[in-house]
Amino acid sequence: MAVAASGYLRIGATDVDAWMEFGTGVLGLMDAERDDANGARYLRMDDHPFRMMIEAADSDGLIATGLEFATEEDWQRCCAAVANAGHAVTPGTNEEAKRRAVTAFATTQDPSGNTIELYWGRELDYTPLVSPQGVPAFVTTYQQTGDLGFGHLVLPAAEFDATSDFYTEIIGTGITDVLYPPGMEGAKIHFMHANNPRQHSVALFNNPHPLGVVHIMVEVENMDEVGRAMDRAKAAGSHFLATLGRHINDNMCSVYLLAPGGIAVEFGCEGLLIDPETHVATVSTEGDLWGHEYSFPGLND
Ligand SMILES: Cc1ccc(O)c(O)c1CC[C@@H]1C(=O)CC[C@]2(C)C(=O)CC[C@@H]12
Ligand SMILES: [Fe+2]
Repeated sequence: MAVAASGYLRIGATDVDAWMEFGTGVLGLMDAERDDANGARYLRMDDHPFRMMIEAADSDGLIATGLEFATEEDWQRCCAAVANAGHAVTPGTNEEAKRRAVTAFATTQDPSGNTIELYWGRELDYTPLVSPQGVPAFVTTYQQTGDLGFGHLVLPAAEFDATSDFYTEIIGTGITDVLYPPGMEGAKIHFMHANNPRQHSVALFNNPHPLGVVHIMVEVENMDEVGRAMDRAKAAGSHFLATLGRHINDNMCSVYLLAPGGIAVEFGCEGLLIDPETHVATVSTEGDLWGHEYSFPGLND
């Protein structure tokens, strides 16, 4: 019944080529080389045909998040529950489903206006993943077979309580932990897990964001791969939004970069796995064990 994973991202870019250059050259993602009638480009991380779809747009930002369901029945039940709660649910056409390499999907918006695409039945890509930067693998599975999703994302949620209820009561996420970030009066983050062991797949931050997403996160297998990405980012002139650091709740050792257009990308390793069936929610008053010193472009540099 509960959502299985955060499956894919649709990213709008004013400069698609620059985003692809960042995705392949800095993050080390594979150009999926999928044809698209609208000229979108696709990035692969694993056996999913793509995890990010980069679409030409008039403004930069997140267009939609694809949330994956384990079975057609789970998917149908969730779509019905979203509609019953009074939210508009728009079924995707066959052509639109093909573009996403899913069997079926439906689009809706959470109470803060974030667009989500509920889907099931992904067609996998059997050709080996070959990272253009020699990244051996991205962490998207556990015990060889289980899907952990692409990584995680933090969505802006100005309508915080209604949005949190929407995900926990209708979409089927569970709250892993609640954070009151120190030094940020009134700020609150709900870290939520899907029905897989990733500590959080979706988080909600109680502030609006002009790009429709606070950050996205991709995970690699070890610290050397984070370090190699940092070297590539430095060489490419990427902005480092935060220095290297380790989060307390999910143990992620990561750095934050700004992609062309401004979306923050967390690149990390050693993320904690939990048991989604038995996890007991906790409250955190600190975000970082060490590091993660922020530097917003134009403010402190
Ligand atoms: C605190 C934390 C734990 C695990 C994570 O994967 C993670 O990204 C974070 C940081 C979340 C959060 C953010 O994304 C935007 C800027 C925020 C609000 C801060 O300024 C402190 C916490 C930060
Ligand atoms: Fe994060």
